[in-house]
Amino acid sequence: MKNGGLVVDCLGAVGDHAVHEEAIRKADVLIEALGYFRKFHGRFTVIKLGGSVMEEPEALRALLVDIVFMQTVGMRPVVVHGGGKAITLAMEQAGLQARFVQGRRYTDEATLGIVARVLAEEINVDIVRHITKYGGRAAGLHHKTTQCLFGRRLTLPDGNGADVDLGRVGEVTEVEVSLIENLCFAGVVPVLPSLAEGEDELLLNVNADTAAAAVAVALKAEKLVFLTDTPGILKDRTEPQSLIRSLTPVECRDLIAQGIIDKGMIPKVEASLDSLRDGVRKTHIIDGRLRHSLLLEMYTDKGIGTEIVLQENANGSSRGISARH
Ligand SMILES: Nc1ncnc2c1ncn2[C@@H]1O[C@H](COP(=O)(O)OP(=O)(O)O)[C@@H](O)[C@H]1O
Ligand SMILES: CC(=O)N[C@@H](CCC(=O)OP(=O)(O)O)C(=O)O
Repeated sequence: MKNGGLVVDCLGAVGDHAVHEEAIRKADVLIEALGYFRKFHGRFTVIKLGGSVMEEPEALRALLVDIVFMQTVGMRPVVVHGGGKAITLAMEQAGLQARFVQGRRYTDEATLGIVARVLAEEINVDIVRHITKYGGRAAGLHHKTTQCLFGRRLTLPDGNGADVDLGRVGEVTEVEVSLIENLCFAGVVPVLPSLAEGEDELLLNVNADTAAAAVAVALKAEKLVFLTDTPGILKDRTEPQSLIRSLTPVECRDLIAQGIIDKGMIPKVEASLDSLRDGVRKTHIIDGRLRHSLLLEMYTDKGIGTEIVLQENANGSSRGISARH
């Protein structure tokens, strides 16, 4: 075919039987995708980028190209990112040993300085720069620009009735929704690191899965998508073929109780369940290392990762995340 364009491929195939079938298949895919674009046009999709995906520059590049595409066709993507691996590396370089308490990084003052620098001044700047490079527009939203996530210190019980000391670890209680929405309306992709401003106006280190869920709830997002380094939720972690395509909250809790959903997958699933309870329509856990995984999961019927959906419509209680307008 003379021209690589999909529509041109489809039209150019008329009369050429050798390529006709392939062109019809491509046209079917295009039409299916257009149906999804129309359905979700103008709705917010929150995309959580995990540190494991961002470790792979080629995968990150392809993902950001997909995000630019989504923004171009009016899907309103909002990016929330972590960067756990890069933070641990930076701590090691500074002679600090990372310590995790119930899955959260113990965050003293020195650690917080590194977390803030790595997330806001390195990873966030890099994501924004790349989106711009691939033809999109993006704005980094954090304490060095405009802070949009506000929160309080997270308290977790230690099993003896006392609170675990996590240092400056927080949870998001308030999201500056108007600015995020207005940027989306203007065709700009908001990019937020998982840092919140506490009641004392100092920063808090927030787990990026829970930060993404808080943003999705506040925006009343259609979808919350976690991009990570596994095909989705697997029945057997050593066996990619054991991918579970669709789960309900009851099934998720069962898999957590059985230890099948474990470690870094637990905060993703818990954040999914919280956001579904609070009005997000669907969450997805997908492999960010696969080219176009984002588009394939969201805009095809079969998808390629795991989706988590409520069996019934969400009408549950609020987590108390309020939207600032
Ligand atoms: N049932 C499961 N299916 C797939 N991955 C799982 C499962 N249970 C635990 N995991 C682990 O969760 C990890 C993803 O979480 P994490 O490393 O925190 O990613 P990210 O940096 O993207 O947030 C996977 O690499 C895998 O080791
Ligand atoms: C409190 C807490 O643990 N915060 C996380 C924030 C980054 C994060 O969650 O990054 P990933 O998405 O790559 O895991 C941390 O310091 O690692």
